[in-house]
Amino acid sequence: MSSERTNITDTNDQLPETNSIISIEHVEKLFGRIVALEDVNLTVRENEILALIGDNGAGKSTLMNILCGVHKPTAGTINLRGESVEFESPEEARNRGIETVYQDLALMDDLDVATNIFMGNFPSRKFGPVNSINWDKTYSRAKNIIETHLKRDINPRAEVEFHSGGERQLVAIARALAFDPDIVILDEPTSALSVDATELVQDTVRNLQENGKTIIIVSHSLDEIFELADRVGVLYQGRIAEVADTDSVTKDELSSLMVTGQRS
Ligand SMILES: Nc1ncnc2c1ncn2[C@@H]1O[C@H](COP(=O)(O)OP(=O)(O)OP(=O)(O)O)[C@@H](O)[C@H]1O
Repeated sequence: MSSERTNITDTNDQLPETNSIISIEHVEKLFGRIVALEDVNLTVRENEILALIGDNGAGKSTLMNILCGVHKPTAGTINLRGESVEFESPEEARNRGIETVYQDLALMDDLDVATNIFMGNFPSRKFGPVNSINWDKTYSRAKNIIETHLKRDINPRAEVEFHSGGERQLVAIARALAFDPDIVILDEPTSALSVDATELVQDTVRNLQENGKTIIIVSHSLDEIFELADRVGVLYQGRIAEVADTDSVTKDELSSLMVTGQRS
């Protein structure tokens, strides 16, 4: 599971990565004496769905949190469209087009969908020296995001508490989309959902890809990975064990990579 091994097993790494949107190079993250990530090298391609998987403690959240500005790497480089970036905060990642939908959706149940989508980010209107929320724009923009990306009949004026688990996940995704990101990171987007709700969320993820977004999914579900992802990166004890096209790896091989760091 060295970085050399990653290059051997990712067949497409032989090709020049002309369509890379994020390139992670030799990233290390220490928490005191704990090595959470070690020499992580990974390319995210523009407009792909890349899954990140790994056993508990493998380093998925740490890598995700580095990409979205929560953690700073101890060493190594993150390149965004070829430019080295160092995010001091999630706001800086956001300003560079990276949004994250966390597992804890942090929705406010007794507020309506549009208010949840634009909380902290409301369209405003100026009355003389005073800035106030432009509610007409808030609802029309929410409707636009729902129609364009979610393609579901979700009423922007309905309170969130009246929505199903799948729809609530969609509202959280819509909140990320309100910042018009290029890259959306989804943390276990279907882990607590029923089969129907999972399909709903997976349809939305495909819509996002069709609409040009690049998507990184942190997931424990191998079914979901084969259903959705173009490629999968497996973390094992803080290192990338392998990056593979999902049509060139089996479930058993992914399970083995997660547990032992090797295909078999
Ligand atoms: N803030 C922190 N302080 C100290 N150690 C941490 C911190 N965050 C993560 N770690 C450690 O870093 C390692 C990687 O953790 P991380 O949460 O990234 O793994 P993970 O793959 O997301 O695991 P899980 O699937 O259980 O969420 C673990 O050993 C974890 O205990």
